[in-house]
Amino acid sequence: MITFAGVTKRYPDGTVAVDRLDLQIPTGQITVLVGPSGCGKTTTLRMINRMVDPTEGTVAIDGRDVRDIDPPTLRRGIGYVIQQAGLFPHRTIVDNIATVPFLLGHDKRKARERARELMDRVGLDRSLADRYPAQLSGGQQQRVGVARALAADPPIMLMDEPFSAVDPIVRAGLQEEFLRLQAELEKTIVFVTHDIDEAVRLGHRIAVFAVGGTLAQYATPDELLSEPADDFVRDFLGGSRGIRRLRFFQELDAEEAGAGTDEATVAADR
Ligand SMILES: Nc1ncnc2c1ncn2[C@@H]1O[C@H](COP(=O)(O)OP(=O)(O)OP(=O)(O)O)[C@@H](O)[C@H]1O
Repeated sequence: MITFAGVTKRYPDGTVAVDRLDLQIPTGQITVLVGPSGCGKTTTLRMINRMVDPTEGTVAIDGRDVRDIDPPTLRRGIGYVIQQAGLFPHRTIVDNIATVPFLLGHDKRKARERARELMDRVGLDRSLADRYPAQLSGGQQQRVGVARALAADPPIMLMDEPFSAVDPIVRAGLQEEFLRLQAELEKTIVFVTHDIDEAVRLGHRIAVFAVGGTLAQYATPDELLSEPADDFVRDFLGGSRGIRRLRFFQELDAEEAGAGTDEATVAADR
């Protein structure tokens, strides 16, 4: 469990990015932070791995204040994936994925073998292993970013708009594989997006932030869609809330019916 207790972040110029945040992020699930631009999502995420320290309040992982853990040790247990993948341009794909094991002084041959296994996991063909990032598509680069974050097998993954730089079709594919992978790995994932559809699709729980860094609502997708806490959340969910809700329940029904089989898909379409 990651716990924010009374957390405020005020930047030196006086901007209050996060305002008195109380939030409990459960272990082994996907928690999505969503909200309009500038509402403090990235700042909140970065307070978990101490890229940003709070001005007030406490961030704790399993009851331990992150300020009591030195940043390199803390970050070894926390994978971090960002929008543009952030790959090293002059390293091959396999070496990009093996970056952290190399840094930790692991055997190079073994680290590369594990990197190749991770390529399988995230749906990257092994024939791409010796290419350089610029020789990959945007969607493939994002997969490399996810594989690299997984390489140290961290229990926690922070993901900041990891799929937003790719087109909608590639994005849907990445989301699907991400859900499949997470069902297998059960990491504690904190995922930032400004896209409410992505939040509803991926989140076990969703934290909706409002401008000014306040938490407007923290709920399951079902609760959020059926009972928005206030007008801000209702507006943010948009006029198509009814349609989203319907689609959400259709997806749930399909899962329960054993989605993936042709029969279930046909049934869900009816
Ligand atoms: N280093 C900084 N110094 C001053 N203000 C900052 C700094 N970093 C962020 N901010 C401000 O803090 C507020 C929250 O920023 P943050 O990046 O956390 O928001 P966000 O919700 O992730 O936004 P976006 O969706 O646009 O990425 C914004 O008003 C931003 O301008």
